[in-house]
Amino acid sequence: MNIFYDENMPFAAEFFADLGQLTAFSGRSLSPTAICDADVLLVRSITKVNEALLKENKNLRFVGTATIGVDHIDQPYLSDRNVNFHSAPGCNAVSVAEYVLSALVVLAERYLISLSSLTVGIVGAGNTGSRLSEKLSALNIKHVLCDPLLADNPADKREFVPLEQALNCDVVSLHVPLTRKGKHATYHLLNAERLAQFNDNQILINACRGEVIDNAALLKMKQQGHPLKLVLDVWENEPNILSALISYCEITTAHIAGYSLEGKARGTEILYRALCEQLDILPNKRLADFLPAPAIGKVEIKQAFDEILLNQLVKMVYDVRRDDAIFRQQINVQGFDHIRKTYPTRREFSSITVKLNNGLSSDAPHQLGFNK
Ligand SMILES: NC(=O)c1ccc[n+]([C@@H]2O[C@H](COP(=O)([O-])OP(=O)(O)OC[C@H]3O[C@@H](n4cnc5c(N)ncnc54)[C@H](O)[C@@H]3O)[C@@H](O)[C@H]2O)c1
Ligand SMILES: O=C(O)[C@H](O)[C@H](O)COP(=O)(O)O
Repeated sequence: MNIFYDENMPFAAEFFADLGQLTAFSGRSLSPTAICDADVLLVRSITKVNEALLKENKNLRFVGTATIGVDHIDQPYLSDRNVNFHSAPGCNAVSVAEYVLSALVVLAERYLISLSSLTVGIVGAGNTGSRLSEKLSALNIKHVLCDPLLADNPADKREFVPLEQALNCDVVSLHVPLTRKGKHATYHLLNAERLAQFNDNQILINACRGEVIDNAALLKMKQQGHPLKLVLDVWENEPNILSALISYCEITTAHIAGYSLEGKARGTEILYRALCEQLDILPNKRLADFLPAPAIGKVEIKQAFDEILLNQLVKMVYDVRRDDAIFRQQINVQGFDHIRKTYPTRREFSSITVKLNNGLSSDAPHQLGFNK
């Protein structure tokens, strides 16, 4: 069995070696002839999987994307060809939530804002939005959820607000898939008209898909002097982004919100399990067998919690300013894809054990995701 996989899938060789002949490829430049004899194709979001890519291939049985987003996959085409398709729902949702939290901590310190004074509007309450909601709850940060599709689902008991209410919050964080059709299509969900409603003190965070915000309209608004604070991880038309926007961003990164080692590697593991199931093989490998020990393994807390201490904990694991600095320094030299390919290791809160030796029963660090 010929298994072709994106070179940016951590532990792919370790997971898949026993299942077939492995070939790694560079996701942006994959050609139809390169994969003409693939039985299994494992991609990430930069590879568009459609008729144009697969026209030379007659053998394909399985396509997997080690990502949450699926807007790069022509699923009806795969289904017409009877090729099984799997994505990796939720794989890097914790990583996205930790990115947003780190951005909030950094901005709160930069502008002397207390996080507990803010209300966050989470637009899209699936995996990434829900993980963010849990972490905000752990820090007692007020937030509302907007998700008209889940609001219509009687099984989901959470309270939802209309979009306009979420967009009015001090912080607006976007967590929707990119969709172009239907009543709740998200392409340019934030168009010029909605952007114009933002007030001077708001923070807008986009760590879902660039096309959810009309980037040209956003640039125009910033060029006209709107003080909206921007955190942009994703861009329209990656990797050829609207670079004039960069200088208007408080925090800006190269689509790496989901790039914790655990988040990326969970995507590989989910596809490994899905392929094993298709092949009727019992999976015998687990991600825990491959993850290295983190640089910092254990922390002991010896004083009562306050916002400063919790913010320190967040930044100790992941300070988004590192990725912002790399982006600003390298975007015009090495380019968008290079920054992503050479992403330095980042671990999730769960890689660190936090021991409480402060006489308090408060469990905030563990609710935030740190290991007990
Ligand atoms: N920046 C990154 O590194 C990164 C990482 C992971 C995911 N993503 C992107 O984030 C998206 C969301 O991820 P997820 O795991 O939360 O997906 P998910 O499918 O679990 O949840 C998405 C939610 O958005 C809701 N939704 C759809 N249209 C909406 C609309 N118009 N208004 C409000 N809500 C709407 C859906 O009902 C769903 O509950 C992914 O599709 C992917 O494109 C980006
Ligand atoms: O949809 C996702 O899971 C994320 O956007 C993911 O982090 C994208 O990473 P890529 O596949 O482009 O490496």
